[in-house]
This record gives sequence, C-alpha cells and structure tokens, in this order.
Amino acid sequence: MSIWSAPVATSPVVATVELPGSKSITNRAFVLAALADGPSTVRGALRSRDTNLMLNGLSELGIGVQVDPDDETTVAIEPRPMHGADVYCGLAGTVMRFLPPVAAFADGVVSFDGDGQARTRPLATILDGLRGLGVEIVGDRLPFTVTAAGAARGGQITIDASASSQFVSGLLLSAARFDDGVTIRHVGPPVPSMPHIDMTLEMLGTAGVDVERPGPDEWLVSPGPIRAVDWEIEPDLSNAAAFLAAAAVTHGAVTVPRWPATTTQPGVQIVDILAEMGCAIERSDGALTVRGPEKLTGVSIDLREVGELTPTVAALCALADGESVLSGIGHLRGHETDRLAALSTEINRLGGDCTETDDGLRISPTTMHGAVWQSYADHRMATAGALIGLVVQGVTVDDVETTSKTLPDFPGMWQKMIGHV
Ligand SMILES: O=C(O)C1=C[C@@H](OP(=O)(O)O)[C@@H](O)[C@H](O)C1
Ligand SMILES: C=C(OP(=O)(O)O)C(=O)O
Repeated sequence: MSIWSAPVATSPVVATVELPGSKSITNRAFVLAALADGPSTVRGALRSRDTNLMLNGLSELGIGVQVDPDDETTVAIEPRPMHGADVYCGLAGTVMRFLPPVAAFADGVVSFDGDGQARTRPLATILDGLRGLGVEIVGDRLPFTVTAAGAARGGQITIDASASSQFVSGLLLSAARFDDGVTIRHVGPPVPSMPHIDMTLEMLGTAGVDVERPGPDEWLVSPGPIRAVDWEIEPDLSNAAAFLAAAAVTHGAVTVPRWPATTTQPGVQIVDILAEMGCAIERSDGALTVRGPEKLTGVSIDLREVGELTPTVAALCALADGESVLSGIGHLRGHETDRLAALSTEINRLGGDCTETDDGLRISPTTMHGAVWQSYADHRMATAGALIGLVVQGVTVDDVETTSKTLPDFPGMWQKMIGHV
C-alpha cells in the first residue's frame, strides 16, 4: 500500500477521457454467458479486479473462459458442466451475490470466501432465499458453502432486499435455470439501486428470458433457456463521474467519448446532478462534455437509486457553495466499507464539515486543507480523495491501488487527464 500525492490542477482541467467497460454490465454478461445455451463473446469488457474475480470464479466452476490474446477486453465464454470449486469474491458485491445462485447448478461443494471487509457485507438475504429454492447452504455470510447436484428446484420466495438490489439481481440472473423457475417477492423498506434491477431485466430480455412483474416488488421467471448473446459493453458511467467531476471543480471541460444515447446504468444520473450544481452539459458526436462553473452550488438530493455515485457527489458537495443534503443512502453502510462513516471522517479530516444523518450526509462549505485521505479499501473513496486533492493542496491518498477494483489504471488516467504525464 502506498501513499499517493494527489496531483493539484494548476489550471482548469481540459481533457478527453476514454472509460473502460461498465463493471455492472460486464459481470452480468459473464454470468448470463456462463448459463447460456451456447458460447458467447463479450466485447469491450471491463478488466479490473471485480471482473477478473468473476472470470476466475466461473473458470474454477468449470466454465470455459478464453481471453483474446490480442485484446484483453474480448472474452469468449463457453458453458460447460460445473463442478465443486473454491470461489474467491475479493470485495466484489457482484461476485458474492451473483455466483451463489450459479453454484446451485454445479455438481459438488462450492466454497466461497473473500477479503476481510467482504465478510461483513450483507449476504444472509440471498443465502436464505436460495435455501428457500431448495439449495443446500452452510453459513450466512462469507465464508460459506453451496452443495449441489447439478440441478435445483426453485419456487417462490419472499425476501427483504432493502440492504442491496444485488440480492434480487443475483437471483434473477440464474432464475430461468431452476426446474420450477423462481418468483421473488420483496417485503420491507424500499429496495435501493432499482435501476440496477432494470439493467438485469433488460439484459435477461436480450438473452430471451422474460420476467413478469405481478407487482412493483415482485418478479416471476419461468423455467427456460438463457440464449447465448454476443455482448457489447458500454463505458462505465459511474467511473466516468469522477473524471467529469474534475471539470466541475476546476472550471474546466472534460469529454467522455462513446457516451451511450440510452442506458440502464444508474451512473448516468451524474449528468443531471452536475447540471443542478451549475455545470453546462453538451453532447456531440456521441460524446458528452461537462463544463464546470465559476463556483458549484450545493444540492439536496435523494441518491437511493444511485448510491454508487455518493463518494463523488459528496466530494463535489464539500467543494461547493452552500449546504448539501444527500439522502436515501443508509444502505451504503454495507458497501465496500461504511461509506457514510468513511466520507464524514475523511472530509472532516481535511477541515470539511460533514455529518452523518440516519440515511445520508449533510455537508457544509468550509476552507479545506491537506492531510492523508484514507481509502478503507474502497475504490470510490480513493477517487473522491483524488477529486478533492485536485483543488486542495497537500492531499495524499492512502492505498490508491484499491481503485483497481473497477479501474485498471486510475492514477495513470488521472495524471493524463490533468496533463501531468
Ligand atoms: O447490481 C449491480 O451491479 C450493482 C448494484 C448496486 O448495489 P446495491 O444495491 O447494493 O447498492 C451498486 O451500488 C453496485 O455498485 C453495483
Ligand atoms: C457498491 C459498489 O460495489 P459492489 O459491486 O462491490 O457492491 C460500488 O462499486 O460502488
């Protein structure tokens, strides 16, 4: 682990930044390809820790995984009978929640484990859900085992998915393979990150799996094949957020090429948030450009649908004029780290004024100063520290390497963006 001196922008950041593929779309495509009725190719895949862990997990289970030797973002996946395996989840929510239902179709014992911090992330909801579908599971969080014999019964379950939308997405991705299909009913406080469930539904539709919605919190999948698809992955818009925010805080202009015309990625909401904070937005030739104002304004927003953006948005708010209130994000206490505690501790360490509320953060403007910004093994905490460090002298980011969870070379991309290469 190293200490990284966040580069300071000595002039407005003006740059074009190419983003690698979406983590969420890539890992869904890998899972659907592994369960499909024939071989698939995934192009433009994100190759980072979370997506490599997914490929390793599938390969350990027996799935054929072939990376194009000339282009590591092109991955061929061939479904094969699955067997017992050790699956390492790292700190990836998508791996620890999308692969246990896949393991229900292996023949043998599948053992799951992950990083120390991963052992505290919520999992019992999906493991109990799988038990209700006839799958044998020992454990309620990492480490745990799934014991299966190549097939699983399925049926109807009621779960409380208020801690993570990934419980619903994980069950839905494999649902069509269960003998009786799967019906999921959510009962409890609202499910966060609903657009991520819409992403799952859209990708299932592309793979020929229809999901009925008898009610807003109910999903019904009949048994049937998952079709092989050649997937093209969009750039990751949640990762784009930190780079676009660099324009916002430096009165600069950052362009992201290949910005999708329509998307299921909730990260797209960064565009409206930046506009509300005073940025100008332009689209041309398939690219999106954000121009920062003289001074950002504070905002009051409910981020329940797009909690992923919170670290970036909180860093923007710490640098804005006026108070900001971020709400609807109590579930971030179970993300890579307790993000509400981590953000308030680190913003305050730099002289900011951030307090935790029941379901979010309240941030008031102050003059901030340099200090060591801790990352807590959280990729988005590290990029938030870099963002503040662009305009506050003397910020160093501890463990910037943790950004490799979803970006293969964040420090290099960041330096290049501000012209320090
Ligand atoms: O399904 C997905 O790809 C994701 C869903 C969301 O999880 P939560 O619903 O747990 O917030 C999001 O925060 C995460 O980064 C990715
Ligand atoms: C919450 C996140 O990740 P995960 O997929 O590990 O839940 C995230 O990337 O912000």
